[in-house]
Amino acid sequence: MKSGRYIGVMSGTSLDGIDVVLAAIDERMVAQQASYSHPMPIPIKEDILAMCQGQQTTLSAVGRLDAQLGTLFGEAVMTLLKQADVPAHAITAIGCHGQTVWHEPEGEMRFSMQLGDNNRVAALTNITTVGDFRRRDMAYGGQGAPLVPAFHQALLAHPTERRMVLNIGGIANLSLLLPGIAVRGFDTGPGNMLLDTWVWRHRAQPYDKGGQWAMEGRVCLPLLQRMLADPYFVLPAPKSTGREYFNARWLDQQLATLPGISPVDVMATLVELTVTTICEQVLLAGGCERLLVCGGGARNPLLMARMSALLPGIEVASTDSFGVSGDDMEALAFAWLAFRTLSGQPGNLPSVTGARCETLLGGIYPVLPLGHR
Ligand SMILES: Nc1ncnc2c1ncn2[C@@H]1O[C@H](COP(=O)(O)OP(=O)(O)OP(=O)(O)O)[C@@H](O)[C@H]1O
Ligand SMILES: CC(=O)N[C@H]1[C@@H]2OC[C@@H](O2)[C@@H](O)[C@@H]1O[C@H](C)C(=O)O
Repeated sequence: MKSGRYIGVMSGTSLDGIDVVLAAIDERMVAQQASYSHPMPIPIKEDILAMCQGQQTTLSAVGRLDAQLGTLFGEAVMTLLKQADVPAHAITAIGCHGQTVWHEPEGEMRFSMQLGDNNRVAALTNITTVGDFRRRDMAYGGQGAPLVPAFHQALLAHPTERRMVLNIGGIANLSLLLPGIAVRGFDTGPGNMLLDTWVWRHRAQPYDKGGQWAMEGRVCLPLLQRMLADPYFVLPAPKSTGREYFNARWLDQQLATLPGISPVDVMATLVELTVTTICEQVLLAGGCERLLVCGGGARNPLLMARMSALLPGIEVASTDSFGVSGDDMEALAFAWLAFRTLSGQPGNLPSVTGARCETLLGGIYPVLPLGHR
C-alpha cells in the first residue's frame, strides 16, 4: 500500500479557480492537512470556455493551452507547499484531474479530454504525478465519469443509513450510497453552470452570491417545463454530461421559444431547474435519510432551501458538518484516486460508469529521486 501525503488538484467545469489539497492518505483514512484555491487567469478561462463550447480551434491552440494549464497546475501545487511549509520530497504523489475541455461519453469512439500537461506538473514540482484518470474506464466501455462516487463511498457510506452525496459544481452529480446495494452515481444535469452564465450576461458578476438575485425573481413555469423536457433528464444511468451540452447556446434555444421573460425571472427559473432535476433523481432512487451536499452550490442558501422544501423528511446538509469541506471534496477525491493507482487498486466503479470491469486509472509521470538533478 502506498500510504503517504498526497496532493489533489482539481479544476472543474465552473472555472472559478484551481482547488489544491494536501492530505495524509492510507487504506483507512484521508486526513486533510491544507488547502488552497489558485486563481484562474481570465485569458486562460476565456480560451477554455471557447474550446469547451465547440468554437473552432487549432491544434496549436490546444497544445499551447495544454502547456499553459500544466504550468498553472504546477504553480498552484508549489504555492500550496510554500503556504503549508511542506517540502516537495515529503509528498508521495499528486493526483491531477486536468481541465476538461470535451467530454463525449457515448459511442464506440467515446473520449474525454482533460488538458494540463502532467509532464510539466511533474517537472515543476519534482513530484510523481498521476493524471488522465477518465480514459481507461472509457476504454472498458464506461462513461469515464463521474469518478467521485467511489471516494464518497469510501468516506461517507454508512452501514444502515441511506445516504446520498450531491456535488453541485458547474454540473451536478449524485452518488447513491444505499446499504446493501452497489453504489450508483451519475450527473443530474446543470448545477451552477447556467446560473453563472446568466448572471454574467446580465450583471457582469461571476456568480449570484448567496442566490440574492434569483431570490428576487419568480419561477416561470412554462420555461421550467420546456427545459425539463430535455431528453438528458430522463436518460437512465450511466450518464454524464458537460459544458459541451448544457451551455449558453442550450439556454438561448430554450428562451427563443418563450420570449419576453424578465432576466430575473429566468434566473429564478434556472435555480428551480437545477433543484428539480436533482430532487427528481433523489426521489426516483427511493429517497434517503440524509443528502450530503458539497461543491460551490452548497454555499447557495436558495438552492439548499429549495432542495429541503422539495425533499420533506430528508435531512439536507453540507458535507462540512460531516468533517469534509465541501469546497475540497473533488480535489481530495483525486488525491485519493492517485493513492489507489499507486497502490495497485482500482479507482472506477462499473456500477456507476458502466465499464465492463474495475480497472486501475490514470497515467503515472514519475520523477527521479532527490539529488539526481
Ligand atoms: N456564496 C455562494 N453563493 C452562490 N453560489 C456560489 C457561492 N460560492 C460558490 N458558488 C457557486 O459555486 C460555483 C463553484 O462551484 P465548484 O467550485 O464546486 O465548481 P467546479 O468544481 O468547478 O465544478 P464541477 O464539480 O462541475 O467540476 C461558482 O461558480 C458559483 O456558481
Ligand atoms: C468530464 C468531467 O470532467 N466531468 C466532471 C463534471 O463536473 C461534475 C460532473 O461533471 C462530474 O461528472 C465530473 O467531475 C467529477 C469530479 C467526477 O468525475 O466525479
